[in-house]
Amino acid sequence: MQARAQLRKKLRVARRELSSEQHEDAAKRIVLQLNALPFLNEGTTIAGYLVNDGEVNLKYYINSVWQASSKKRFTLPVLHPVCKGHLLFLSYKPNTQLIWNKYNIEEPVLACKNVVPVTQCDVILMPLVGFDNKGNRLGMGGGYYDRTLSFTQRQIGSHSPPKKRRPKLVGIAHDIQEVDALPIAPWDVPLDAIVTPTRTLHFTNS
Ligand SMILES: Nc1nc2c(c(=O)[nH]1)N(C=O)[C@@H](CNc1ccc(C(=O)N[C@@H](CCC(=O)O)C(=O)O)cc1)CN2
Ligand SMILES: Nc1ncnc2c1ncn2[C@@H]1O[C@H](COP(=O)(O)OP(=O)(O)OP(=O)(O)O)[C@@H](O)[C@H]1O
Repeated sequence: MQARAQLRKKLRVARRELSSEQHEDAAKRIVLQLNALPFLNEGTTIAGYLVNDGEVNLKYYINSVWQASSKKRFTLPVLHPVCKGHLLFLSYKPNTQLIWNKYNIEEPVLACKNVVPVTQCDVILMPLVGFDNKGNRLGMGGGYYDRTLSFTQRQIGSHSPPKKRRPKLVGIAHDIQEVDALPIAPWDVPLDAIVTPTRTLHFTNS
């Protein structure tokens, strides 16, 4: 666990230290990578994030989604006000009012009418702190995505209820965030793909 915390610290520093040109370049290149993903073009509800702590900025991608099709909607994570450690997803439009959460990340002002159930998200773009080439990921350490998406894991066994819709999970990271291997925790939700400004890795998690 200590090793995980140390690695998280190191990788967070590394992504913050990329130059503003590198950040800008990453934000532009990620659009090309994402537009080449078939399931992202098919999906109508896409969850993303607003940039924090040197993450790949999705600003150009979000703009392209807004401009491309009125059928597509974009959603953002909001810290759940009651269910601690979980996320809600709220719709994000150009006129959405934003506030800073306790981590200094912008999120939509909470209004029930704007909540989009996570099962309605076709694709979730998740910010990564670290990743390996097997699709294991390291996040900020809050366990928010793991808890919120744990329903995707409980579908084994003949007596389980009918499958809830499972969003495709796509990790987004800078190339420098790749490490040789990451330990898997039992609660880790497997990713379907990892996208960097230069590469897309696909994984099979059926
Ligand atoms: N852009 C973005 N939005 C996101 C996430 C993310 O990783 N990136 N999250 C992904 O889960 C959720 C927020 N999770 C977070 C978990 C920990 C910290 C963080 O900075 N922790 C500090 C301690 C801060 C404190 O407790 O006051 C730290 O580790 O230094 C930030 C966000 C929801 N929104
Ligand atoms: N499904 C879950 N149920 C209960 N606790 C969980 C669950 N998933 C994760 N946690 C808790 O969250 C803590 C942080 O998990 P971890 O270090 O894997 O975070 P992370 O994957 O880096 O963060 P995030 O999911 O926010 O990106 C763990 O110590 C674990 O106890």
